[in-house]
Amino acid sequence: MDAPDPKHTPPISATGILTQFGPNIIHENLDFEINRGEVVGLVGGSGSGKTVLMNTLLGLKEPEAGELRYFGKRRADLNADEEMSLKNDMGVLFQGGALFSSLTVRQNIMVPLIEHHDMSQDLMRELADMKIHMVGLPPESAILYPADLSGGMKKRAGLARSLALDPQILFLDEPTAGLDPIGAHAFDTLILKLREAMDLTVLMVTHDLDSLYAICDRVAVLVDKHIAVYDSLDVVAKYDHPWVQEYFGGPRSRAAMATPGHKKSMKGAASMRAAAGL
Ligand SMILES: Nc1ncnc2c1ncn2[C@@H]1O[C@H](COP(=O)(O)OP(=O)(O)OP(=O)(O)O)[C@@H](O)[C@H]1O
Repeated sequence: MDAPDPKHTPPISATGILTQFGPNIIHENLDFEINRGEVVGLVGGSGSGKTVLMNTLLGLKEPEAGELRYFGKRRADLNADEEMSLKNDMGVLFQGGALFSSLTVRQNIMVPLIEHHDMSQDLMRELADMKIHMVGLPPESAILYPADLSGGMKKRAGLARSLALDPQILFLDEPTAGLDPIGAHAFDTLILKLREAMDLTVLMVTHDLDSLYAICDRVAVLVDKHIAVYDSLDVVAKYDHPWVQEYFGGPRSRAAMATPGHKKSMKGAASMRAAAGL
């Protein structure tokens, strides 16, 4: 039998997932899949289990039941080398950037390189500086400490670190939280640019309606312990569930939909990319 074409094998596929903390069930019979090259938004009420799902997909939390597949392979069947390679293939930007305060931006980005590669300090510095450039930080920021950075710069530095190992899948937990609208829009644009440049698949947990409208190909809604609807935003927004209707039918959603960056009004991501000069 021919090996599955990696281009058409979902980087992540989860079936029948059950996660719980003691008696507290967070996900039950949860199915989720993300296609290569997609930017997917994951939304749901506070405490619905978005971060726990992200951690489960990252391998940080073991599900109590269900199957996780990465690029077609069952996680449970991976050997140690494949498990390590999978870890390197997944970059994550946690809320707040999670930078080491005692290290400079460059040193922060070098941390994963030191952990996973046997290369000279000079080469690591060079790679770190390339990532600094890719995320749109000025070269001088390499020697700054996190305390010296603005909120937006911290996010970019965290993003640069999450890209240090050239992952195939990028997880973003509330990437635009705490940014002003201009900074948030610039960050969204950057994600699209990086998706193109690095052939990334992106899963973004977010409450930011503007980001959903601007850059997500599909949106997954986590309610009642599972993914209740997973489709284009236009379809999801019409889904008949009280939380979905409250979230997408509110004034903030209508305002986001009316902004010029809204994908629908720009006829898709290609137009968005063209408009952003990418
Ligand atoms: N380590 C843990 N031990 C016990 N319960 C946990 C743990 N981590 C998360 N939970 C519980 O899991 C549930 C889902 O939490 P999670 O952080 O995934 O929600 P969320 O959807 O990301 O919420 P928010 O949007 O507010 O960040 C919550 O009830 C939380 O208390």
